Amino acid sequence: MKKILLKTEALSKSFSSGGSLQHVLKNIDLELYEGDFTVIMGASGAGKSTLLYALSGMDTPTLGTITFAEQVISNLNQDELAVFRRDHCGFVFQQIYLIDGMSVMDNVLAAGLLACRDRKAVLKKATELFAAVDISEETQKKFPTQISGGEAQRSGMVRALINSPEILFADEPTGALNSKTGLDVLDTLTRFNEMGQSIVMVTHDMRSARRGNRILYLKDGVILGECDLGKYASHVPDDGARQEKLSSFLTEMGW
Ligand SMILES: Nc1ncnc2c1ncn2[C@@H]1O[C@H](COP(=O)(O)OP(=O)(O)OP(=O)(O)O)[C@@H](O)[C@H]1O
Repeated sequence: MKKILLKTEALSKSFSSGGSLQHVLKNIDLELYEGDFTVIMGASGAGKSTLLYALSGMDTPTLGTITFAEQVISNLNQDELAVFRRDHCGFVFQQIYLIDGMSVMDNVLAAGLLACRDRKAVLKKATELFAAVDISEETQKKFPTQISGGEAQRSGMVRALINSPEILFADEPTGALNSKTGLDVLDTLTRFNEMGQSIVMVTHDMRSARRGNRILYLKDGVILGECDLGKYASHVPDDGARQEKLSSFLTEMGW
């Protein structure tokens, strides 16, 4: 049986704008499992990023409970949430936000040293992760403005994983990349997932979504349906069946 990593009960999020309340997430009951590559899809404005932010402790719900590995996180204050995120979560966004004044390696070390004082151990982990995402030593010494978008995104992934997070949250990680570099990033995510990394990713992109094993479809703030695609196997050529299953699920959802 799969282990539950994250659980929401009656999760709701509302925003007030112009004097009225907008109910963006409505009573969501959801369980996310260890080792899964969960994908959240849905039309623009459905609440995907809002859900991702709530699940990852970047924002707090209006109502409801979020439990991460037995710890209720929905009632933590901002300082406690910052510690929770640092210790348990990694983030990859469309925009990469590496610090320009530091080398790529120093960006990663700085994130690692926030959580661990053992510089040698952080350096060893960073070196392993850079090798796994195919970023050379030469590139590690460069500054963020001197590397390509794909290299920056893969370096961002190293930074996201330096503290061995239980969950990697990704919000449109290939959104700003061209087709080839986007594919490299998806291959990297797939490889990490094959090594056991739990991933939750928001995307509009079918090619990205196909990498997930569990696809959730959000509509108007509720989970309308889900599809079990099975694990993507990087060593098996895609025969189109996966694509067909995802397409017919999305059609059924009204995408
Ligand atoms: N901080 C905020 N304040 C007010 N309204 C917000 C806030 N964040 C999100 N919203 C609103 O919540 C709704 C859902 O936004 P969200 O970004 O979660 O959607 P999404 O499904 O990720 O959309 P997209 O695919 O376009 O990124 C939108 O109508 C948005 O305007």
